[in-house]
Amino acid sequence: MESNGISEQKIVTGDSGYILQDVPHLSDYIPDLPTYSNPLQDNPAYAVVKQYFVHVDDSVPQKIVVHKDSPRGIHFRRAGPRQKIYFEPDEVRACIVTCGGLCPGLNTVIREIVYSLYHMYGVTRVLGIDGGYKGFYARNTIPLTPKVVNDIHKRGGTILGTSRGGHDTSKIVHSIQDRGINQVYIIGGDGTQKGASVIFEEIRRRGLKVVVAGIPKTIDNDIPVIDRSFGFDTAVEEAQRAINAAHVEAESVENGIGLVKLMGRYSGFIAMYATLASRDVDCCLIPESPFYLDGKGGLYEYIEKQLKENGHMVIVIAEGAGQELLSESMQQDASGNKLLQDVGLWISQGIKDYFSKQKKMTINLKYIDPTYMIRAVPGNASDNVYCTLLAQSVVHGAMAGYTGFTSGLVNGRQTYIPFYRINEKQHKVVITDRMWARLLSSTNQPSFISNKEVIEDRKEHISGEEKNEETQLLDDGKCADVAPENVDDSFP
Ligand SMILES: Nc1ncnc2c1ncn2[C@@H]1O[C@H](COP(=O)(O)OP(=O)(O)OP(=O)(O)O)[C@@H](O)[C@H]1O
Ligand SMILES: O=P(O)(O)OC[C@H]1O[C@](O)(CO)[C@@H](O)[C@@H]1O
Ligand SMILES: [Mg+2]
Repeated sequence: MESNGISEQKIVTGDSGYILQDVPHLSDYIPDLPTYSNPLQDNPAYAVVKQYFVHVDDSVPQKIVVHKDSPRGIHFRRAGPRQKIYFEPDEVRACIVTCGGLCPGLNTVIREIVYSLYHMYGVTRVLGIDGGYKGFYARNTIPLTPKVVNDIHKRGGTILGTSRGGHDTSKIVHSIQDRGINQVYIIGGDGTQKGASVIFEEIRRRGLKVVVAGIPKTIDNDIPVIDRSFGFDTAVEEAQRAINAAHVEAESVENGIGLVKLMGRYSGFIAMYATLASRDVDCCLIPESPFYLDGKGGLYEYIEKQLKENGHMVIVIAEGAGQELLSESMQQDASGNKLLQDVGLWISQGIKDYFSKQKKMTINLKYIDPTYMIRAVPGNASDNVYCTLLAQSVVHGAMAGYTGFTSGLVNGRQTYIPFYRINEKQHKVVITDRMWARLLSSTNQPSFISNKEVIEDRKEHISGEEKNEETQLLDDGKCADVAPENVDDSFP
């Protein structure tokens, strides 16, 4: 099952166009592995649950909006405990690493992985890797016990520390081998999951009985396939405080403008959802929707209209919006991500100049930049529950011998998704979807796009989807739910 050093995709087909995009298993490359009974069957907490173990054939469809004759389409393996496991609890040496930017809920995931290993499976050797991928070979490890992690979910950040860059696959796998680690839990965003995939391939190449399992983490919600990423809900909630402040400031003065910059390097989900939640926002600018400043239908004209009609306005801008209007930054962070220019400062200056120089009008602009504040907080209640389910699912998968997978929520169900699906593209707001239309009708802002552009964008999505025979629904439908054939033709 290997070509060019990359393991082949495991695809299982069934009746009526059923496709299972399965995840790798240790037994794919290590023959005759012994299995053991799952200790959960003797656990009083679970013994009472009818059908606690997941049926071996359970799978979850990627698309749930279907037509009468639609093929059944792509499915993912359902997460959960299996009757047979591939590790004896005594044999397990697990490690947890967190990489990339911070995100609310990181500590909850760490806590719950430790708790699940200890209390569900009786695994007592769990190590934390200090400071991201490079911590495997450059830093010390932190022993993790239920006592150590008991209260950490109440804190923001990650008790393990995190970093960008420093992914040296060979050194990382050597360190895993040297330490006798056989379950690697990797929590991180798109870059981290790519790194996890490379580690998995190397481990498989070396024929090691080591599971590599990812937990998707991204405040930007830019990971595909999954319904949403943990921490996103908290970030949207936290953003409300900044938007409220901007609104209070703006409506208290003459021609007040409150401008809030939120995170979202390539995907504007936080800005979009924070705007929809708030109702005080008059204009939301995201990377996926190019805008222009001057002239008819431009941002300045809209601001002027709002100020004349309401005396104040609130603008939310995602950090990656309008980057094409700023001078191109050549700088990159340690992971190779492009460092963005501060669009908030840039647009504040532009608005001030426009009204003072061109309109001779006094405005009062207050710029609020809460970007790091919204990701440094602990997870809220809903994210904490979500993190717990993710952590329990990933542990069940690892104990069952699955590897090379990311644990994720698909249509409200916990699943195991092969790395290649998680890494295939970035999840973005589709501006021809209903969700963006809902936002436009809630703010009444200009769409900044012409009819022609909408039609072309729509065509591009539909033909892209047709190439990908899985679809009856736009892939991004998790946060923006529309089937191409259901796109409202009256959309401007
Ligand atoms: N293509 C890749 N192959 C191997 N490792 C990678 C790759 N891309 C990124 N990494 C590694 O993954 C880690 C995290 O990457 P990055 O800094 O891009 O954050 P991220 O996981 O995308 O999280 P966030 O979205 O919050 O920024 C880094 O240590 C980086 O070296
Ligand atoms: O300043 P840092 O830690 O590199 O992270 C900033 C980036 O991380 C994210 O929070 C997640 O990718 C982005 O929204 C943001 O651009
Ligand atoms: Mg990233």
